[in-house]
Formats: sequence, C-alpha cells, structure tokens
Amino acid sequence: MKSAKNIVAGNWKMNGLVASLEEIEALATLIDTSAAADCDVIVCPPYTLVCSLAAMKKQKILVGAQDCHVAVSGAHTGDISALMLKDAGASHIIVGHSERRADHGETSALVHAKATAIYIEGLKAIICIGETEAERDNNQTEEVVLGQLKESVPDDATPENTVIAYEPVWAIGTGKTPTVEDVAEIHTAIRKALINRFGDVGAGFSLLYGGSVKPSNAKELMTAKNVNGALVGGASLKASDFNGIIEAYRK
Ligand SMILES: O=C(CO)COP(=O)(O)O
Repeated sequence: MKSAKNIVAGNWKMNGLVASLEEIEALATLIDTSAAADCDVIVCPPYTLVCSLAAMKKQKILVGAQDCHVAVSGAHTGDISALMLKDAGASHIIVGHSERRADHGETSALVHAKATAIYIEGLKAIICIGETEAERDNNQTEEVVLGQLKESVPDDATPENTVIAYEPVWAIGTGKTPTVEDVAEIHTAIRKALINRFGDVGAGFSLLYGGSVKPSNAKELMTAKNVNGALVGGASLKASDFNGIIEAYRK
C-alpha cells in the first residue's frame, strides 16, 4: 500500500499582480536555503500569473490554477480550459472550491466533470469539499463532506491525478479552525470512504486540510491523523508565512 504524499499548496484566490511574483523569488530562496521539506509545494496564482510563474522555472515550486472549464475550447467567453492551463505550464488545478460553489453555484456534478477534463489533459485535480457553519451546527459535517466526496470525485481518480482538500467553509479566512481532533475525525472518515470505494489505493490519496492555516498552527494541524498537507489561502501570499507553513514538513 502506497502512503500519501505530503503537499503544501497555496491558493492566491483573486490576489496578485505581476509585482507579486517577487514573493515567488523570495519563497524559492527560502526553500533553497532551508532544510529539505518532506512535501511538494504548489502555488496557484490567478490565471493572469500562471504563465509568468511557470516561466520562472522554480524547480521546487509546482504551478497550479484555481479553476477550469469542462470543455477543451470553444465559445465560452471568459472561461479557461484545462488544456490552456497545461499549455501555460500548470500541473495542478483546484476545482470545487467553496467560493466557486457559493459564488457561481457550482455543483458537485460540475466539479466531477471538471476533474474529468483535467484528467484528459494529464493534469492533477485538487478537489475541494467542506461543510458550512450551519451544516456543522446541524451535525451534518460527515454527511455533507462524504456526499460531496462521492459526487465530486470521478471513478477514474487515482492518487496520481487527484488530491482531496477538506476545507470547512466557516474556517476559511476567519482565523477559526476546527480542533485537531475534529480534523483527524473527518479526515479519517474521508480516508475510509476512499478505501471503501477504491480499495487499498484509497490510502494513497493526499488529503489536505484548508482554512486559516498559518505558521503558528500548521505543525499541529499537519500532524493530525490522515492529514497530508495544507491548502493555504491568505498565508500563501507572503513568502515568509508560506515558508513557515512548509516548515511543518522540515525535520
Ligand atoms: O480557502 C482556502 C484555501 O483554498 C483557505 O483560505 P485561508 O487560508 O485564507 O483561510
């Protein structure tokens, strides 16, 4: 049974101008001058910076994007395909982020279709799932999260083409986080669901936690059972903060 790879991924959301690429230079320097970390590092800037980030050719920083369309090309004004993102140099694409589910009404069925489009291009999908505060208060966390997992993750998902990110909506950008025990419990439920569905292979999927991860709480959250890394929003915008989270995977 192959164990899951650790990943620290940054989601810049709708932040970042060309000048922000200085943070990538700084991050690359911090990574190069620190002890080796036992994790992959991915940065997902806005579309406008994907090409420039890839052109920087920072070997230890993988390039991701934040969404894609289900089609390869065509009359879809304002949309971007997985093929275009591959062409621009991305290896990973986030899909199903709660902000897209909320702002654009994206359903798990659409997320599933986007993941399939990503696989067709040979890229990797970072599929996000997570409950709202109201769902948590109603004790529906596991039901909601496992339901989204089932519907969003295609049958041909593998640990090589798919990363799962659990992001409780109420923890995103709020400074609030679940307890380590709560994170371990839901990640263990996700792991069990993946093993039930995919067999032993299910043990190999990287399961990231996202929501107010900072240098000060990263180590504790990353050591929770069945947590294989973080999907980081705000703290990924500053090289020193993001490096402080990567620190959780340095000996
Ligand atoms: O949504 C997130 C990453 O995708 C988490 O955002 P924050 O780290 O800013 O809470």
